[in-house]
Amino acid sequence: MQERIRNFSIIAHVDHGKSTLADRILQQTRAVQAREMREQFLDSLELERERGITIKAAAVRLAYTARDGHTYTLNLIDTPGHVDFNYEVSRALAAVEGVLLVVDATQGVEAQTIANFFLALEHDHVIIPVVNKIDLPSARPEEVALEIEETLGLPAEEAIFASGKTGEGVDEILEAIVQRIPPPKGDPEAPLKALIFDSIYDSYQGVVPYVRIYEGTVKPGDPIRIWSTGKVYTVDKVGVFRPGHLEATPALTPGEVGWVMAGIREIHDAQVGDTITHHTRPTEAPYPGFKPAKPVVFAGLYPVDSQDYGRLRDALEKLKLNDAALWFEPETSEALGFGFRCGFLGLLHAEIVQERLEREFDLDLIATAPSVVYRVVLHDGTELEVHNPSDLPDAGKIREVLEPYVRVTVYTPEEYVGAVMQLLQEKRGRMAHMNYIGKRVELVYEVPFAEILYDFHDRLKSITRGYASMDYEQIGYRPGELVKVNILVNGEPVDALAFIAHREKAYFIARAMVDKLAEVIPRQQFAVPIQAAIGGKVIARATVKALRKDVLAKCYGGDVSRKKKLLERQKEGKKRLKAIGKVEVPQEAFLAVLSAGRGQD
Ligand SMILES: Nc1nc2c(ncn2[C@@H]2O[C@H](COP(=O)(O)OP(=O)(O)OP(=O)(O)O)[C@@H](O)[C@H]2O)c(=O)[nH]1
Repeated sequence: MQERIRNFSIIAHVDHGKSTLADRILQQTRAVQAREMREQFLDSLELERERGITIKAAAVRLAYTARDGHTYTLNLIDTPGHVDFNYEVSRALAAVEGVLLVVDATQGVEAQTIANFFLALEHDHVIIPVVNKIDLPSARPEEVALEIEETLGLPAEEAIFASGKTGEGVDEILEAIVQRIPPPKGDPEAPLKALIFDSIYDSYQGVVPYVRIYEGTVKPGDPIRIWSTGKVYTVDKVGVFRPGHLEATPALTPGEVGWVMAGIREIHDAQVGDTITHHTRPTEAPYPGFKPAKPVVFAGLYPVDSQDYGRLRDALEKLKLNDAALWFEPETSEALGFGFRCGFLGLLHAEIVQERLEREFDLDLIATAPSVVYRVVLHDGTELEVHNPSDLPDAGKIREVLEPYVRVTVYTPEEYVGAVMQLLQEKRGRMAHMNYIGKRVELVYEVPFAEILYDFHDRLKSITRGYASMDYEQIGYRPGELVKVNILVNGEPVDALAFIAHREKAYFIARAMVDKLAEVIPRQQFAVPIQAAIGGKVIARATVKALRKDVLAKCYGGDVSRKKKLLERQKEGKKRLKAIGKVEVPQEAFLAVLSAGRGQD
């Protein structure tokens, strides 16, 4: 019964205790459930075994008997925590009518508390403030409740004090969910309108979209259509979420949160934010605001062993089934051979993908420095998008280069404001505004995205001893004084090392890179100049001195076996070298330079 359904999410800043509290809520409601669902429990275990589905806790359905004596169905929908996935947070929030806003009683309001609060507000959700971790000796719940009132305008008396650790306050939270969050609306007879808020991939069933039903009813046998792709499928099974497993049900009706199995093979046909409707009787308009996720950070991924190219391609294809935002296309580098240009939602996403490729597919990879997407306007009026620094046309042809900007919000204790402002300025940021909220300060800056890509978060944490937090959103493109820097080894440009930087910073980055390269490139038979150049102009240089003499220098002719060993080792080293012109550069050089060189400024 719709009246007795409550759909909610938990939102919080990282580490404020979202998962712990969710676990506690599951625990507290399990008693009622175990009795009630015995039979289906067995069914669905079978279903799980049959299908081999890995169930991630994206959503779970709970039964809660409230103080009014009625039993309510509570659907808890999980939201991803990191800004890279903000888009998905927003879609997940579209599936609920209310949220618990969890704030750590020792930390207070932080940047992502605010960012998530605004996402919930956009959906007109009921927001229940929860001050968490009150068991800690340093907890200051009253103060934090007032801070929430001051910053977000949620009355302090509405805040619930709780501890995910001890379970204190959890009953009160469950009551508040039932009393304050409205039941969902929607007509079961209307044309189907179901929002996809998440999905999983299973090798038997394909893509299983997780949906929230707004209008209409969906059941096995129904022909359904995915709004944005127009593809049509027949529903095999539908059901709901139970802690730890999927449970088949006869149908899903308005307000319900569940899953649909329809043999969808491509993740692109079930993207978060898209709408599912009936093929024969479609809804008039989809759930608004669907835009496919768009990568904003690009990097080259190359196998260390060129034999692995095919395996890398297969691995990327498999991952993409699971990750609609991942983009890739083949790319060739003179220095690194055959690989792929890959697009990501952010640095964290890039790291996750690389790690999954290495771990789950047992690949050794070299990643080139991540780069944002630049827009280039040529003198003849042509506009280009540049995903790879080495593709930037000659300076002579370029009228203007534009780079993406983000609005960065930093939330910091007062005493670090000076240091944070200095960091933001160094990152070419311009202040948009600044707010004092109690002893905390909110700083909003507009900063080139490329500047916060590398070490910004680490440096922010270190200058504020971990107390500041940040969030950012894309705000479009602006022209910048940007130049391409080529790195030349023995006079030959190495495409995989080229980078784009602000004119004023180009020298410092180039200097660091050239020095680093001189350190890691082994000595050759001849001296090797390493240069950084903008166009024809060399801006930094270093030299790798000539070898031979040096390697054997310490052996004064006497010890033949030692000499042999040294020469042997030298030969061994060569196996993993890439020849660049006449110079052999070890793979490690690319790794070392690309990971370390760009961070410095
Ligand atoms: N003392 C105390 N510690 C808590 C409480 N809730 C969570 N913690 C601890 O705080 C840390 C973060 O808790 P999580 O539940 O993982 O926080 P989260 O918000 O889900 O974090 P992410 O999943 O990283 O976003 C963990 O070390 C928990 O053990 C609480 O009520 N009291």
